[in-house]
Amino acid sequence: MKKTKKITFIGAGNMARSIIKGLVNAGYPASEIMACNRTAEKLAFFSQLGINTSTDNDQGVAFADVVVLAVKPQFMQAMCESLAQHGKCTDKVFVSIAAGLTVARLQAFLGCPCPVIRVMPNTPSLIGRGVSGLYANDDVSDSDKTFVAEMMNAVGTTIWVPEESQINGVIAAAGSSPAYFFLFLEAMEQEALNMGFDKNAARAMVENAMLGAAEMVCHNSDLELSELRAQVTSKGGTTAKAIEHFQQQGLSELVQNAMRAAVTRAQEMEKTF
Ligand SMILES: NC(=O)C1=CN([C@@H]2O[C@H](COP(=O)(O)OP(=O)(O)OC[C@H]3O[C@@H](n4cnc5c(N)ncnc54)[C@H](OP(=O)(O)O)[C@@H]3O)[C@@H](O)[C@H]2O)C=CC1
Ligand SMILES: O=C(O)[C@@H]1CCC=N1
Repeated sequence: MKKTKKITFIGAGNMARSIIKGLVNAGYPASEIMACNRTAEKLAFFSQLGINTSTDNDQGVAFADVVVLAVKPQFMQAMCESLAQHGKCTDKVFVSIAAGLTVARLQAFLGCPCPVIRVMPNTPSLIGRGVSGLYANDDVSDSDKTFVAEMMNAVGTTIWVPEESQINGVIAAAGSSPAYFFLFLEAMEQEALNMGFDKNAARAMVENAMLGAAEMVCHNSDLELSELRAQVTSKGGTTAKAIEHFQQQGLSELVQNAMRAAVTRAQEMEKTF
């Protein structure tokens, strides 16, 4: 990154861990990062990375130029209101990675019109292969937008969305979607075990088939996904039978409904938290 700033993550759970480890691996100075968590146990991992840690969120805010709000949505209001009570928020830029909490709501929790950028990341940020959707309203300066985009580019790819509601689409397509692929692989691994392969062989087959397929997709961005599929699918062969089965069972509709359910849940969360 061209310029570093002090970044504090409040909530040192799965997603903060993925982004922080990705940043440190990408060469972001550990001394410029702090992780805060209400319980000390989760901070041990972060101390090993050489970053600053604290169980005191106010200390984290005092340290930072940029504060990443990384607690679960249901804990966000109490956490932000506690920060606001101590009155140290007005000169900070906030980044929220929470699903289902709008900028307006976060500003109300923080009790000030401070700049808030919404980032919807995913856990592959841990290995520099994340994808994040970003949204900022007109309260955010171009230099703050650039910094936050660079921060997330250090751990993967970024996509700006012009409308805040589109963050919910990013959740369905990217934030939640690593879990869809893991679920699919779990089912494949289980069936390989049912066929009599041992655990190592079953895992090796699904893992390498997935990795090879993902790399084929990445290395052939000029080819439609359906063309890559066609290259595997011999007429009258085994793949054709398996694909026919997926299609007859309504795989496309199932995926569509699952992604829509994720969006609907994000919309419900906007009304709940
Ligand atoms: N996991 C994912 O793939 C993604 C998650 N997100 C978003 O990221 C956010 C975090 O999710 P995730 O990392 O999975 O959740 P986790 O539960 O793993 O992490 C949240 C952390 O916040 C801590 N915490 C809760 N309240 C406070 C508080 N008041 N002060 C300090 N720390 C606190 C918790 O501590 P303790 O457990 O000790 O109570 C926990 O370690 C959510 O808003 C989610 O919507 C977005 C995209 C992807
Ligand atoms: O499941 C969730 O609500 C969060 C948001 C995207 C991934 N995990």
